[in-house]
Amino acid sequence: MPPIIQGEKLTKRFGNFTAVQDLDLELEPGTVLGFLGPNGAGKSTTIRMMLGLSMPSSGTVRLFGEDPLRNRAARTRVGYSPGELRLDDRLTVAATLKSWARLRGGVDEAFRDSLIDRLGVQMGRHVRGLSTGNRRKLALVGALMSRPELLILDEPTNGLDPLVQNEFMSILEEVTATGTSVLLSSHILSEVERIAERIIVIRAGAVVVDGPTAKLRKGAAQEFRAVFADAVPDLSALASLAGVGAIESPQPGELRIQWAGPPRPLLQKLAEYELESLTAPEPDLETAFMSYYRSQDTTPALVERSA
Ligand SMILES: Nc1ncnc2c1ncn2[C@@H]1O[C@H](COP(=O)(O)OP(=O)(O)OP(=O)(O)O)[C@@H](O)[C@H]1O
Repeated sequence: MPPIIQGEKLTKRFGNFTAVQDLDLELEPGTVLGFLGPNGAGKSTTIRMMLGLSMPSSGTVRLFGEDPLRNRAARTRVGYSPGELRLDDRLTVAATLKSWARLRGGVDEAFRDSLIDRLGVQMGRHVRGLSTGNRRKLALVGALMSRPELLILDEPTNGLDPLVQNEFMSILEEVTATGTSVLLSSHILSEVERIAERIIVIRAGAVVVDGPTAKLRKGAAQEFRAVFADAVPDLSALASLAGVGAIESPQPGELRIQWAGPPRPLLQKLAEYELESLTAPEPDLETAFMSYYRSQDTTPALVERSA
């Protein structure tokens, strides 16, 4: 099967400013792709090109194998929840859902009702008076209720309280278990990690990381916590090892060492000392991604396009 979304060398310029540059992105059928990046990285701009809502300055996009700018039918197979919601303030919640259902040519009513119930959407209210979170819930019901083959969700839990966030993520897990493909743009790494098989990080409009979540987790920096029975290793000797990042000593006799790569050289060094204990918590994706977010350079070494 061809990819559901395929962007090749996508570039978007606004005047002299390049928001997205030479971006390649693929979403395979039945998978969840996490799309991460700092504010202004170009996520929403990319998504809008994927949907045919914005014309690329150069490069190509295929949605279900079609050009989304020319073929509107491809777009009707997508449930989209935009980052910035534009709703008709004059309508009630119920009337809004009804108008969206008409546009889509029908919905799964039982499923819609269960979404309304689980997310706590109040049907009789006017859109005008809705809080940010309630507007978001309405948009999410709208995106999901027709059981589309593809969901494109731009920061879907933005503004939701933690209980509703969690309920929505459970719904998303159920939906993806039935084979729905998802492009999930979010700032919340834990939620992306929870459901995405693959993660792409962009910064300043270009891909800096692209790979399977499990592999990225494995490659993430790991923290080793060593407690020594007597002498603590010479810190400069430790710091000279190639994989060592930050070293902290939360209390005398204990070191916390950030390490990247296979741990053997570190273990060999530590084994020269009398260890009381050595533990290594599960590698933390959050720490790894913070470095991708923060780093100012765009060295190609960060690009990890791996299968
Ligand atoms: N219509 C536009 N005209 C001019 N500049 C734009 C336009 N749309 C987006 N940009 C700029 O392009 C860059 C990328 O914006 P975009 O909204 O795609 O980022 P994002 O990754 O979705 O950010 P966030 O996480 O803050 O939503 C930003 O610098 C933004 O100001």
